[in-house]
Amino acid sequence: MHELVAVLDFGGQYNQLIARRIRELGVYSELLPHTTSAEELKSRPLKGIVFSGGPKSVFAEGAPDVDPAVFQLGVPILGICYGMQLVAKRFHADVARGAVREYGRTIIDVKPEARLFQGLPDRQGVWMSHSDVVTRVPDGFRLDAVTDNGAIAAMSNPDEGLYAVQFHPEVHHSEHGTRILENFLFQVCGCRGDWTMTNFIDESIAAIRQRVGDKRVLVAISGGVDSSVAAALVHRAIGHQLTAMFVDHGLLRKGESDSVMQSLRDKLGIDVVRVDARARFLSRLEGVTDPERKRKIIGEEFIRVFEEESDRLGPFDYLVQGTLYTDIIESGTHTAATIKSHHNVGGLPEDIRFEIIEPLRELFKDEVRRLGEALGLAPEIVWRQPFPGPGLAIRVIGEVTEEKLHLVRESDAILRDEIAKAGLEREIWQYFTVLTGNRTVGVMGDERTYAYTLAVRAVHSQEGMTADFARIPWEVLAAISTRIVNEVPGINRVVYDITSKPPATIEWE
Ligand SMILES: Nc1ncnc2c1ncn2[C@@H]1O[C@H](COP(=O)(O)OP(=O)(O)OP(=O)(O)O)[C@@H](O)[C@H]1O
Ligand SMILES: O=c1[nH]c(=O)c2[nH+]cn([C@@H]3O[C@H](COP(=O)(O)O)[C@@H](O)[C@H]3O)c2[nH]1
Ligand SMILES: NC(=O)CC[C@H](N)C(=O)O
Ligand SMILES: [Mg+2]
Repeated sequence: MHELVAVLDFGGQYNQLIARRIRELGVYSELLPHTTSAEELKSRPLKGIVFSGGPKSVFAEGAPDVDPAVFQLGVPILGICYGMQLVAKRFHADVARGAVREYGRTIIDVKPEARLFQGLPDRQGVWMSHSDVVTRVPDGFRLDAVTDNGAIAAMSNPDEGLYAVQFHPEVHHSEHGTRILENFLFQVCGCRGDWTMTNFIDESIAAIRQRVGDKRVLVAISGGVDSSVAAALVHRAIGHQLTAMFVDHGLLRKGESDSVMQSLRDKLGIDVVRVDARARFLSRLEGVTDPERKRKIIGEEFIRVFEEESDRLGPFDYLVQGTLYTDIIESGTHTAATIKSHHNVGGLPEDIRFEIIEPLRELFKDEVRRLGEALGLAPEIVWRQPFPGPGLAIRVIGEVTEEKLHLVRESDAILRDEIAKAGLEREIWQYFTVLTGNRTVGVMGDERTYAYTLAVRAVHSQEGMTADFARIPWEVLAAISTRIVNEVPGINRVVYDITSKPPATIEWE
């Protein structure tokens, strides 16, 4: 049996990421409900426990807590964000709503003797996302790090095996986050590191074969990374029992429908059925302005299309989707807040005729890319920038109309062209344009205009859970702006979105 570090889930956005980082470091980790009892934990080869972040305040009514006996298990505990606040509360320190809320990058100063930070610089950038603060270190604890605002960023009681950080070491943007987790696992918990990413491919193939038997399967394929990898995996498992289907919902980028068909044929070597569903998606979106409504309509419409096609070409018993963990957590779970309903998860209708298979549902985008490479997929597919299933519908703020889709489609084509010309395609994780609902006054050819403001969004990320805006050179931004306003009538102003995630998200809706 592999040694286990359990991550107790308090509903934070990054929880599965904690487990995944630990697995990457060679220690098996699972995300477990925060209600898991000390008894249950004791029955496993437990080496350590992590308390995750979470949306609640520890002092709020009904705030999630742990079985108090968990503190007596004799294994080290690391509290992250909400987890730190929980440790503080348990040991009677004060937790309060902070005067200054911290989201995004913060610099901390680390005390030299702090065990979690051994071998790391004493000033470092970390990623914060919290409103509450621990205002006093509990008795018996020591202060390990403070932020520039003077807030407690880390504390510990090594004699009791208790460690806590206010920031998120699991996210890529915390400079030495992985090393901090590594210190916890190997220095503090004394793990050996006996877990390797064993044959994810072989295990998945065996599981899919066993589940499906000789039934027929439909895979929803978009030309994107996730569904291509999912399709390739399932294709390896069951070959000709699989039919791939691409829906042209009229919300695709310029030229995308044809280029996807060609790339799937040439690069993936899978025959794909294309369904022209443009009219029905647009008519269902007519007059709809609320982002969540849009997402739910699109999620449902996808399923209805697949059901109708199943009558024509099937029947199919199973539907494969390239759902990732990110899609699931953002759509909301019993403890995690709903940030936005991804069309393939929170946007699904209740009555679905298929059983759903999601071979990638525990993975993150960069893991899927590695899997895609291991499966031998073409780099053009593996490294394609993500494109959301609801497509341009969530990049037109407010009601979706043909006219607005045209503006966002044309401006996006110019943006992509300029990014390619500047050689930034691989460097920037995702980039696109958003048609804001705003109209402003301009002057063009000495005439007054009253036209739309377009936003450019470009971010660096690793798996889409956190992101920072890309520092695109001014000249490139200038070329993008000039070309868009000159070449796309209806737009007279271009702005650049300079918010990170959190506090914003990548897409605007
Ligand atoms: N146009 C489409 N036709 C058929 N299925 C789709 C379409 N768009 C999305 N899907 C389904 O929804 C899932 C989620 O979409 P998502 O955009 O997250 O993944 P992807 O398109 O496969 O990859 P990427 O994130 O790289 O765009 C896809 O994996 C696919 O199963
Ligand atoms: O298939 C998808 N269906 C959706 O409903 C959806 N919403 C967001 N995204 C993509 O997910 C990543 C994170 O996006 P956000 O920061 O906007 O939540 C980004 O890469 C987004 O493009 C979606 N993908
Ligand atoms: N990310 C978190 O764990 C946040 C914890 C708590 N809800 C706060 O705002 O401080
Ligand atoms: Mg996509």
